[in-house]
Amino acid sequence: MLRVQSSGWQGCPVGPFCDEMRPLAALRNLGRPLLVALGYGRAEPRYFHLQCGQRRSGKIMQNGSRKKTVICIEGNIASGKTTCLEYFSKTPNIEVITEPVTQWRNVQGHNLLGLMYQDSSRWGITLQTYVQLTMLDMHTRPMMLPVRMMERSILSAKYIFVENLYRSGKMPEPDYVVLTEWFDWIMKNMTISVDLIVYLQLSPKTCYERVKMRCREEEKIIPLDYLEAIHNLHEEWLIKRTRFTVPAPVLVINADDDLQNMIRQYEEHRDCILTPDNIQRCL
Ligand SMILES: Nc1ncnc2c1ncn2[C@@H]1O[C@H](COP(=O)(O)OP(=O)(O)O)[C@@H](O)[C@H]1O
Ligand SMILES: Cc1cn([C@H]2C[C@H](O)[C@@H](COP(=O)(O)O)O2)c(=O)[nH]c1=O
Repeated sequence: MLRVQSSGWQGCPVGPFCDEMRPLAALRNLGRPLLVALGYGRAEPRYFHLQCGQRRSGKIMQNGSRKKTVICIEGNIASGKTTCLEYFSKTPNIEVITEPVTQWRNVQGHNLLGLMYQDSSRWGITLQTYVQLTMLDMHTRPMMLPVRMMERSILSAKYIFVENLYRSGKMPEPDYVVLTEWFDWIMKNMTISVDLIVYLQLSPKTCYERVKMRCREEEKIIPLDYLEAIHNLHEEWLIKRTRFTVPAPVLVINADDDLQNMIRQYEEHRDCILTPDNIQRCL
């Protein structure tokens, strides 16, 4: 079963970034002479330039290059996002960016994901600060191919996971406010381009079974009610639209299906997924 939700969204600008603007590249620059890192001699520090190149305006951009498309695959933990990305990665001209879970598990020897699951009140803010940075890095990576498929986004990290920590009393208000101010600054000053959200919708119970089956060490202690809370926030964001902005049309796919049926659904809707301009026809 597949549904498309229209967002009334009108499209948003996109532009490849200068490498110096990308957050992790910027951090790497910190090791270089200060004048280089701060863009000495320019009107503004380089990191604060909004974009360095094109803006999208229709199918052909002003500089004559083809419009590029960004698709974010959203869904609960173990909903099948990586499996979906793996499937589409076989399609020519698509670049796939998986969630940087490996980085979250090893930041200079520290497993932030593991720490968060052990003590979310203490480490939730630490993980989410790093998730926000790595997600920003994903969004601002220069696009090499016409279509990019990404696992989750900076938006779901904030609207789902940060929100859940805060609402469940695990993130103190001062931490939440600071992270929110960072997030708002990024959304206002950086170009975060999303053309389509594919929402893998499924019951928290199925997620629970898949989490157990996948057996990721850090996630062994995840209870069903955590997956229910994460599910409800996805529904609030992408279906009920009661709180947060939805930046693109949403294609809802029933991900409770077995693998064979998932592939059938992906094939049935390949055109809608890979060419978001076609999404209107799927409405
Ligand atoms: N449709 C499906 N039916 C049964 N198992 C699935 C299905 N899709 C994924 N899985 C399995 O569930 C687990 C989680 O899938 P994964 O793609 O890693 O989810 P996510 O990236 O959303 O966390 C993996 O063990 C995967 O093999
Ligand atoms: C984005 C994000 C993720 N996490 C956690 C949730 C899961 O344990 C992993 C991601 O794995 P998935 O199988 O791809 O869902 O990371 C988090 O705690 N905070 C976040 O913002």
